Amino acid sequence: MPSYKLTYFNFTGLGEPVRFMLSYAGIDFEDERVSDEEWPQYKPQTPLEQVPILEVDGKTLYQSNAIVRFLANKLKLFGSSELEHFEVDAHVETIGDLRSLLFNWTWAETPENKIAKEAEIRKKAAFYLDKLEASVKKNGGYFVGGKLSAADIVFAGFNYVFSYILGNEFLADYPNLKNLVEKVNALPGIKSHIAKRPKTLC
Ligand SMILES: N[C@@H](CCC(=O)N[C@@H](CS)C(=O)NCC(=O)O)C(=O)O
Repeated sequence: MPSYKLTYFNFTGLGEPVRFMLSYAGIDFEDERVSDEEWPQYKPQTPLEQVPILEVDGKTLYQSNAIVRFLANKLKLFGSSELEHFEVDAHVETIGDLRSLLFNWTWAETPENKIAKEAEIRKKAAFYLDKLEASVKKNGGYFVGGKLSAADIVFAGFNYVFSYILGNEFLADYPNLKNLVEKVNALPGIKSHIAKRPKTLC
């Protein structure tokens, strides 16, 4: 059995989709959470001076979406055909675009710009959420092919931090996405991860 160690900060963020995928599969992993004080020493030791990184038997994987794809391949979470594989990938990228939009707004803007840009950001976020909602509606309760894929797990993995940014009710107008998150969060491995993960703000 390979050993897995995920390193990220002590919040859900970009680490959580990876934590969700490992938990879904029942893979035991060390959940290393680097503090702000430890980070300057840790940073130069990582391939791109960023986290998350996933060490698998000592080999360091980096770039969160590439890690998600690595696990999706291993766990057969890429649909049932080449075209479904593409669809899963495209959805992971779309969720990633939404994630970049929201993270950049929340953590890379000055407080004044944050306020000034709020309406524009919410409109852009709604564009992505509308598209994602339509996919789940069309595809039998999942993003692709009427069955669980990496895209579903990634979206559910971001739900906590998206709720922090957009507000707890951000899925109120998206019943299919809400239902999808509830379904993924109720999968046994993910449910127990959520129950035991450290309580963090985002
Ligand atoms: N494209 C990278 C982005 C990683 C990233 O932005 N990580 C942030 C945390 S969310 C980080 O390590 N920040 C600390 C730093 O850059 O010093 C990925 O998806 O893994």
